[in-house]
Amino acid sequence: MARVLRGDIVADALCSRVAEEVLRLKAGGVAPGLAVVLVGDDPPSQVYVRRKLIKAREVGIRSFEHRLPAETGEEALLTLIGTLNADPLVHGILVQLPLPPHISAGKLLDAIDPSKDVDGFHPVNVGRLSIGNDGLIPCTPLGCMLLLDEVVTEFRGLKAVVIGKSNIVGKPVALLLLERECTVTVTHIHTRNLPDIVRGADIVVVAAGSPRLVRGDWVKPGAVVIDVGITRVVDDDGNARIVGDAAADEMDHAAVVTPVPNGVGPMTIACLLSNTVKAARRR
Ligand SMILES: Nc1nc(=O)c2c([nH]1)NC[C@@H]1CN(c3ccc(C(=O)N[C@@H](CCC(=O)O)C(=O)O)cc3)C=[N+]21
Repeated sequence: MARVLRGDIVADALCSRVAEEVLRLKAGGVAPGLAVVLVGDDPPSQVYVRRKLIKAREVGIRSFEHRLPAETGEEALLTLIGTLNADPLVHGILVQLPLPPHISAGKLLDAIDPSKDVDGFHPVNVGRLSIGNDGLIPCTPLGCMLLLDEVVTEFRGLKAVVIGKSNIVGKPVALLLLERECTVTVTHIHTRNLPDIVRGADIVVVAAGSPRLVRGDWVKPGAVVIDVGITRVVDDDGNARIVGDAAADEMDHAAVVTPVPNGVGPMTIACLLSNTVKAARRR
């Protein structure tokens, strides 16, 4: 049986360390603060934002919630970002994605002060990551690496295959693996012979948003599978649940797999809080 690497447990340990750091910062007169901007009423976004705020409170991070109607204009949002950039109580700014279609996410993310960009989506942080500098690193890719650190001792020379090329997960996680001197292959929906490419991998990171995309016979015995996929499905009994991108029941021969739920998702939130503390410490 593959070892099931529980992200929620690793995330709890990270949150405890973050909470200690918050206490240290507060003792030094700095109370870390996180602003969360949510535009519109996308149901999953409501769920994620609520979880982020609950966890922030648990570790002692002060949060500032800005819920705005879907029809809010770009100008108003840019003004809000400007206010948060200038607010000394705010160390981290998160604009929940996706945004309503009339708002340019690019323009908004560009407006965030890179030193407060706890999502790591600003071009300055993307650039820092690509040259291996010490910027703020996107939360989900960082969470994937912390999970890998639990089970991989030597990355150098390992073959890593990333499935998905998004700016939020695929590209940054590929850069982080490359920084560890893995041999990295980035694949996506148009990649030919995807199963054959995955069969060569020691590490598979799948962030395609396609349930059961990665089948058991794609995975080499002893490989580590990090499942970033989250898809909401309703099963035959009418119960809603979330499923990952890997066919979990076919992974017995893998060394390690991360579950969905309770895998990468909770790590994303823990890394957001860790990035907030990092941003506060640097002030
Ligand atoms: N600016 C921005 N930053 C983000 O980091 C961001 C975002 N926008 N938009 C949406 C995605 C998605 N995301 C998740 C966070 C936690 C879970 C999580 O905790 N998942 C639980 C289950 C949650 C459930 O039941 O739906 C789990 O996997 O166990 C999942 C997904 C952050 N995102």
